[in-house]
Amino acid sequence: MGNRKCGGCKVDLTKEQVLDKLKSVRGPDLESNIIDLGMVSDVFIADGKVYFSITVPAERAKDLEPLRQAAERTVKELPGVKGAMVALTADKKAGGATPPRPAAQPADNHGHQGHHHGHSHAPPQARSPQQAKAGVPGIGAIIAVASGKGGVGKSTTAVNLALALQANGLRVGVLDADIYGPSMPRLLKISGRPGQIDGRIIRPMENYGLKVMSMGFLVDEETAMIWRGPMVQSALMQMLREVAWGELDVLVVDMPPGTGDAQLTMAQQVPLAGAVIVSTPQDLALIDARKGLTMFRKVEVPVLGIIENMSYFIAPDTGNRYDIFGHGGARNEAERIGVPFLGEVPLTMTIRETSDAGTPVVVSEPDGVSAGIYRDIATKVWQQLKGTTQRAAPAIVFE
Ligand SMILES: Nc1ncnc2c1ncn2[C@@H]1O[C@H](COP(=O)(O)OP(=O)(O)OP(=O)(O)O)[C@@H](O)[C@H]1O
Repeated sequence: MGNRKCGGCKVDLTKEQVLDKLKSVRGPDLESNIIDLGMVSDVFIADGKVYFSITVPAERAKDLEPLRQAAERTVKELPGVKGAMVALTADKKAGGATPPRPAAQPADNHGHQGHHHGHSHAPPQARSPQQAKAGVPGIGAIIAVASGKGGVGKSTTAVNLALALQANGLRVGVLDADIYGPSMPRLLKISGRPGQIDGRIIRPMENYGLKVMSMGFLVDEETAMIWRGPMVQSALMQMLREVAWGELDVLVVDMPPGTGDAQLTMAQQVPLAGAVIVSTPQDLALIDARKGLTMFRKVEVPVLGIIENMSYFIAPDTGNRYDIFGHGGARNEAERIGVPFLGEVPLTMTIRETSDAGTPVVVSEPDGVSAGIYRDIATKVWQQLKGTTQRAAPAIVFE
């Protein structure tokens, strides 16, 4: 099969073609193929790119990397396939079909990993933790901006922090890891598709001097919504490692909101030098922020500090400040648990409007109060980073 004609047109590749092609890939027992062994998950095709996972016995995941590569190579032989992302899913059930998973679930069985800090079980892509966490050449430090729950202004904070780090003289990139709800195309007013170098390495998009990569540039949101854990992980790893980031001092990763398994897996797989937690002052958000701290501790990523967003309100007409949210909660919490407090960002119309217009306040009003606050926060983040040895420090750095 695979003989569908497509004279330079949009590819109309079908799942059936892919599945059929995959019958030529032999399973680990060499007796049968991976389709008949029921090892291949649902196949998703978007824009000529093919995504699926192969379920392998957990204890053999490490050895089966060649199988993953063979499957990827084989699919790429199909006419019209622009790329393939195949992930290995470690499963206790050897050779069984991939069980359906809800969209935001992780690829692997890291319910176990959590207890062992990810050192003893095979991660989803069959890399050893050390390999998976190997740094990205050219990038000095990768930091995560995370929040315990959605809507606290994490993405707004991430983008302004990135721009503020840049304003402080650093070379900065942004990786939007929120695959189900990417914000960076909108926040940085970037549209279009990234180009490729040698048909493989993706050229990052750029605006305001930042190099930016987001799933929003590659697929539409509806497509991403149906992805399962393994595909999300593969996509993230590709955006991290197969992008021509060049030389960067810092790569800011805008994490998906929340502290579920998907976030934990990401925190584990991305070689993070540290994490910044964004919280609003409300009690509820602080409880969630605490979950964020716990998550990074679990994977031994140093928490660089907490930022309180929407900390107080500045009335647009008078410029008066109102502490309507019981501000200061994050500072107290940070002190209580011995995590640096990085600063308070007010709730202002300017931050909201500039964010929503794709002209973040740090670049559109660099002399304003808010931009100054973000730059101070960026300075503190950088200081914390410098005091933290990548991956080697304890989870929390005490003075
Ligand atoms: N300090 C602020 N002042 C005013 N508005 C803000 C501030 N921070 C964020 N916002 C606004 O709050 C909304 C949510 O922000 P944002 O999208 O950054 O949150 P998020 O936590 O990343 O959300 P999600 O979890 O849905 O990705 C946006 O409209 C944004 O403009």
